[in-house]
Amino acid sequence: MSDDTSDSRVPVTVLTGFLGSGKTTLLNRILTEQHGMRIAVIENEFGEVGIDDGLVLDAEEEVFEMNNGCICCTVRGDLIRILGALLKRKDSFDAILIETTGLADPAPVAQTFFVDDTLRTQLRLDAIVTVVDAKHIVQHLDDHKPEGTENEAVEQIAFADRVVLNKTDLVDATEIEAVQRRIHGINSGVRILPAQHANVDLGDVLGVRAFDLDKILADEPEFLDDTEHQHDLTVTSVGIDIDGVVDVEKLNEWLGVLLGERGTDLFRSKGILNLAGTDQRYVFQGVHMLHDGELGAPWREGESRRNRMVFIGRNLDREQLEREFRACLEPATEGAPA
Ligand SMILES: Nc1nc2c(ncn2[C@@H]2O[C@H](COP(=O)(O)OP(=O)(O)OP(=O)(O)O)[C@@H](O)[C@H]2O)c(=O)[nH]1
Repeated sequence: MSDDTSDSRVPVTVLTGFLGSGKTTLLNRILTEQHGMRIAVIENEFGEVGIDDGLVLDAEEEVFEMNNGCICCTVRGDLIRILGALLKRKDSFDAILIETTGLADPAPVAQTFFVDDTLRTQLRLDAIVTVVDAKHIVQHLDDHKPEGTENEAVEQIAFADRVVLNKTDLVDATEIEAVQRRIHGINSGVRILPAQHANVDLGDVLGVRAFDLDKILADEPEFLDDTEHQHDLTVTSVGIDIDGVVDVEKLNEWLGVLLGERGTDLFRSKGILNLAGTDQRYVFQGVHMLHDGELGAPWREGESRRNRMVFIGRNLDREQLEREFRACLEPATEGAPA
């Protein structure tokens, strides 16, 4: 994590990777391990109900949430404003980390650091770090996208300076090799760091001076042009945010069936829930069919114990998901203030 002291620009790491690949897991490592750097974090989440604020571990670092749109398109202006505000007090941190949504194209985010004069002179894009889910990435790379839309999983690997090949515990050695070949087929020179629960050496991802604009321009001469890109609009999110007390048995039964039947199209599900009989939050995590839940941090004093749940995927039926979730609440608790 050594940095060239002759360059006083603040290093910026863009952390990207498809939905559920392990970005927040890596972010939590970065926020909790001793590395001597003070890092300001900007986090962008897909979907109308934010969950990640409850999943990022309490740390001394400041975390700025951007939940009202996608960082690579609609809220790029907000990103520039947040970065500008941060630069006014740049003595209070050593580096900036931006966690994108799982559906972001990292290219427009990277462009931000070259097209805006103030940012260009004060910030230095250190690396685009892409987290890859070794078990699920191939199906997303192979996904047939509607005409004119881009495959975000491919873009995220194409622009990566480092790939954290995460979740190697879920695949065997042959599959790992096949995924590595696939990654190198998209981005031949990229360094791949195999990992479980994103346990990479942080020195391999922070302060690495790996982003090389000249190399990108050689491959993509239009990189700095503000080209329009189109997301696959068939992938949407459904957010649920309601009071009530969850019956965990009903919840598990419902989610088991739902993810078992719809897990191909349901890319990501996550929630922070108010369970009966405990003062701890219940954290639910699902990536396709794999899911688990565990008790997390206690509810804060005076905090409203809302249930927040997000589903992201294709062909989601909001009305059905809401109705089935409500059926997991203990009778007469729905809508009751906690
Ligand atoms: N088995 C296994 N699970 C992992 C590993 N890394 C992360 N997970 C789990 O995968 C799920 C998603 O991890 P996150 O870190 O939230 O992924 P993310 O990329 O931030 O997800 P989004 O922000 O929703 O796109 C969580 O349940 C993690 O505990 C790993 O190496 N192996």
